[in-house]
Amino acid sequence: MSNRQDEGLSAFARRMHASGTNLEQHTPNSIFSRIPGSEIPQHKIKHSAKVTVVGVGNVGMACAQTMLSAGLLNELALVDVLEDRLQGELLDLQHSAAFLPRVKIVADTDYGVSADSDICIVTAGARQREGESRIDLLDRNVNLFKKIIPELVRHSPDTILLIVSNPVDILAYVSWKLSGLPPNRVIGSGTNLDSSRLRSLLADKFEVSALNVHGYIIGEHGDNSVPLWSSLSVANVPVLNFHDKKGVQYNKETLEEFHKAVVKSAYEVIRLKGYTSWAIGFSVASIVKSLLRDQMHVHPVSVLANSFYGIDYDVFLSLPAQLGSAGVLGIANLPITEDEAQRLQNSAKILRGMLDKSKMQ
Ligand SMILES: NC(=O)C1=CN([C@@H]2O[C@H](COP(=O)(O)OP(=O)(O)OC[C@H]3O[C@@H](n4cnc5c(N)ncnc54)[C@H](O)[C@@H]3O)[C@@H](O)[C@H]2O)C=CC1
Ligand SMILES: CC(=O)C(=O)O
Repeated sequence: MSNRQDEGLSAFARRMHASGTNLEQHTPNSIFSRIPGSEIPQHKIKHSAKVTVVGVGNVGMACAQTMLSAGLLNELALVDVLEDRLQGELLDLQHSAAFLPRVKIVADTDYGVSADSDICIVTAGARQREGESRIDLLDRNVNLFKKIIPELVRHSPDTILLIVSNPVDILAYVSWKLSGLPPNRVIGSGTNLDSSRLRSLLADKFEVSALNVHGYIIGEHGDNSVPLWSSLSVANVPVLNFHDKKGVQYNKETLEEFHKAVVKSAYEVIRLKGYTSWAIGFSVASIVKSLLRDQMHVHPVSVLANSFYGIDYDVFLSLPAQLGSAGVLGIANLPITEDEAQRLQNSAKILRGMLDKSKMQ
């Protein structure tokens, strides 16, 4: 090994050590590590897929519409407690049949309709009113989940649960506990959306496609999320400490303004239109595509984080996770700075504190 490589590895080891990460599990030549307690992945591309969406409100229907437009499904089941709303949405979607590949769409208040789903997406429950935080929804939505999750798993024991309702990280943890499923099959949509918001802002700034902005926001979805400036790049050019032609330096302070804008953006959309829907619909469809098509694509999504990045207790938060037909295939061992590790620890502690308060041990 050359001195240069040696130096690189030592720097990596120092950073991982600083973040409290177990180096035996996270060696530099293993890019991904499995979540302890996960199933051994069986890879299969699902050409005949059934997905259930629970909650046919703004978010549920945006998810349904985006997945149908992307041609990802053979069968879509909708579940809600509001019978008329459910039937109205069912008919409205069925009327799009002439414009879509053939898809069976069914809807009922009874969970029997969800039987044998490959993925169950939960968007049911209260949403933020103007001025409310995501955490304010906790008690209302935990109570709904106590009914919803056991019903879904009873009818689809082999399913993957994809949680979207807020507070998403806490509800993903609650769903894992209520379902009894292995951790690879419970995912929260997490910061896949926050990361897209950041990438779209930087894409505008640098006049480039957001597809060429590479970077993650991890941790809690929303207020205490953690931007990873150290690995952010545009077309593989590192952004941290980049000087543009106008003399603007993208140091931590200037980049933090982008993160503040990301955190504010959901509140801003809610203030303007009452709820957010389109971006989360696309975010969910991108996750569903990676799962059903066994794409092994990496998404920052909410997963059981115990044993990663120095976190040594049960909590769900977003980490860069490789997704395939078995759900979460592995977590990327991304080198992060001490400052980023510290922020992630804070995010984890806040979420764990909420779980302790909500008595969901
Ligand atoms: N994770 C994320 O990035 C995002 C999460 N959200 C969250 O998604 C959730 C849904 O938001 P919206 O669709 O705007 O709300 P909404 O009020 O439009 O829809 C909620 C739906 O859930 C249904 N519902 C309520 N209790 C139910 C139960 N026990 N079983 C089945 N269905 C039930 C309601 O009848 C309603 O149709 C909220 O918690 C919101 O905060 C919203 C945007 C982004
Ligand atoms: C509501 C919400 O969680 C979001 O749009 O980020």
